[in-house]
Amino acid sequence: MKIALVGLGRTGKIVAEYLWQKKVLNMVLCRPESSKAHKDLGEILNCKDTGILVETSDHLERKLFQNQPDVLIDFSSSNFLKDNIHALAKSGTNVVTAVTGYEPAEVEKIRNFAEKGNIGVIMAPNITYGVNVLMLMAEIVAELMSDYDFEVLEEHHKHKQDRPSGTAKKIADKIRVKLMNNQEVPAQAVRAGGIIGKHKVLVCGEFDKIEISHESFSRVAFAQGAYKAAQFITGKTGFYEMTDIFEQERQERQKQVSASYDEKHAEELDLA
Ligand SMILES: NC(=O)C1=CN([C@@H]2O[C@H](COP(=O)(O)OP(=O)(O)OC[C@H]3O[C@@H](n4cnc5c(N)ncnc54)[C@H](OP(=O)(O)O)[C@@H]3O)[C@@H](O)[C@H]2O)C=CC1
Ligand SMILES: O=C(O)C1=N[C@H](C(=O)O)C[C@H](O)C1
Repeated sequence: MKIALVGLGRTGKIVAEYLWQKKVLNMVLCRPESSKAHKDLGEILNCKDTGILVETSDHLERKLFQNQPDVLIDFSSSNFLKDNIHALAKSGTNVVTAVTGYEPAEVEKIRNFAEKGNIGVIMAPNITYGVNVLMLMAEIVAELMSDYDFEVLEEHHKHKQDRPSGTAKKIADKIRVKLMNNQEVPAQAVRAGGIIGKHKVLVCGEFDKIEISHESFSRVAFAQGAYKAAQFITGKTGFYEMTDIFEQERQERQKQVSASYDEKHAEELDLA
């Protein structure tokens, strides 16, 4: 698999290093006016030369045709996909966007374009596997304890632009849908120091409470999630979210279980 990456900020740099080590990174993009343009990626990551020159995101269609990545991972800003989704579709490059802060209308445009079969997009404001498991747990609790008070609390570093986080908004929405009264779930944000990413769902009754929490203590967690998402979206068209990966993995697990059952059964027949 060949992967392109856009965005070389706090998270993008860690993702670039991770993909480079996996030997799947073949293209890195920055804004046309960026000081990172035309430098070797190694210079940006403070390591030896990689042979990958950071390219600017203008004339993207031509550059994608030259490099032929299967998937582009986006850790830049919401402007990038808005401006470039047609170039990506024309060159047959699918997208993993981890970016947060899209307007609901922008999300709908991207969803419609992908659902028409133009491109495969996985939109993941919540790219870690663990935080997606937290979401499933929160949905179960919301179904069972609709009369409790639900709050989503998140903490991130002081440079993070959006609040509450894309993940917190998504968790709150998933809980709301499962609640009997469909009530909005409040989401509160803390921005302080270098916190990488914490999310907690507080479920509080008069006499007891449940807390479900997840913490990313290294941005490598985002890199691992993005790589998993890139593997999932390769060769697909349509619009997906991270939880769609669970269904695919469940089917694979089931296949493995029945294959090992068949193998064991055949051995038993041989012995008989
Ligand atoms: N889904 C998830 O789990 C996660 C999501 N994120 C999201 O990823 C995004 C980036 O986060 P973070 O790394 O902290 O942010 P930073 O501000 O540190 O980095 C953003 C990078 O993207 C570049 N960039 C911005 N716009 C464009 C564009 N149009 N074309 C090309 N490059 C562009 C910036 O370039 P320049 O420096 O030149 O401005 C910068 O290098 C945010 O939306 C954040 O919420 C982050 C972590 C996890
Ligand atoms: O900007 C970040 O850093 C993060 N953003 C994501 C979000 O907004 O949901 C989540 C992640 O914990 C880090």
